[in-house]
Amino acid sequence: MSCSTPSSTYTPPPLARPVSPAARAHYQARLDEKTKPLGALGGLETLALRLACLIGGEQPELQDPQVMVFAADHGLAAEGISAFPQSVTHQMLLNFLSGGAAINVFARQHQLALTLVDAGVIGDLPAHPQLRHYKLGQGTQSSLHQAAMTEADCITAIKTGQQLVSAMPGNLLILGEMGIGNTSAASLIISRLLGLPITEVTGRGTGLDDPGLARKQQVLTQVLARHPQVSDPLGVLATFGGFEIAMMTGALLQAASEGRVLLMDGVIASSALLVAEQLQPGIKDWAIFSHRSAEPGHALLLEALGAEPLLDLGLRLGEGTGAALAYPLLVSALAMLNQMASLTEAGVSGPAGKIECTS
Ligand SMILES: Cc1cc2ncn([C@H]3O[C@H](COP(=O)(O)O)[C@@H](O)[C@H]3O)c2cc1C
Ligand SMILES: O=C(O)c1cccnc1
Repeated sequence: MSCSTPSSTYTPPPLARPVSPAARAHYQARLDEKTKPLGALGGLETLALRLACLIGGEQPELQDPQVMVFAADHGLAAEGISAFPQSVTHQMLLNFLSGGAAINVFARQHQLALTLVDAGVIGDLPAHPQLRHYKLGQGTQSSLHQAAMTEADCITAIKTGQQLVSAMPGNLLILGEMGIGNTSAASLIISRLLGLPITEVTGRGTGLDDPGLARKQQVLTQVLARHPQVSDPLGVLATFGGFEIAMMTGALLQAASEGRVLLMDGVIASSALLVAEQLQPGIKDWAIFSHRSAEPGHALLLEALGAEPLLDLGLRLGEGTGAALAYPLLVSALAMLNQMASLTEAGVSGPAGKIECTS
């Protein structure tokens, strides 16, 4: 039997406050005065307004953006729920350290600092300036048989994620992950916390075929039946999660408490945000959703949070790649707010031919 204790055993840090309604109205007025028809930059204007309200100041800027990729192995991988073997987690960590993975490429392209965190990868990893070791074990237990981790380890992982972020500079955080089997962990968390059928939430992950998907759905159905009583966010995270998801939960909570913008990636990082939202309601207001993943659970999660993502490219990779791809849109949104001339400054007529007075 897995046991669940209430979430009161962990107290999340308080959320930072976004700017006042008056400051929001000021940014909106600035956007409306730019040399363009009202609202003509569409979603980019919404993005600029949201970013300005989170960052604040006369010239809201992104500073020292950080990508942190949390990696861990999953006991559930032994149950045949991924198209790839568990050893790929370790192999991909070596690839990250060599600079050859997709997130390395996009992080380099956009000058995003990249930190890798070994949260519980099976096997040793060499010392490397980009790598932090915070192994709480060689992967989790299989949640088909017992809780993935103890609640004590889960809380340690959350707090480790908090400490890691608090030592980082910058006002924007992108979280990525690597861990074979972690779309299963994310699907279980989303299904239980949102009360959605596991069959609707579960997808092909790294590319399961139809029989593989049917097996994954069958295994995950059995996992949920094995732990029928767990419903509080901490219990759900400990029972079904992974060390990387628990550390990401802490990282998000810390970042939002420090007033950093959370630029969210796909289904796995978002499952950590869902846990964080149930631990600290309102954290989602600090989140900007980069894209809608091909994993069906992500669309359902976004819908439940009332979130509209920036991109929909059918991405299904993780590592923080979707967020890194969306990052230039955030840069453009703030450049527009900070640098674009107003109608008055440029001497351009406003709507209905009204001449803007420059004197
Ligand atoms: C080569 C390779 C690189 C990856 N980078 C991220 N993932 C992604 O796929 C995994 C989750 O999918 P599943 O639950 O089906 O195992 C995670 O490691 C995720 O980050 C990768 C997967 C593979 C195979
Ligand atoms: O949405 C994601 O983050 C995702 C989807 C499939 C595999 N890995 C990650």
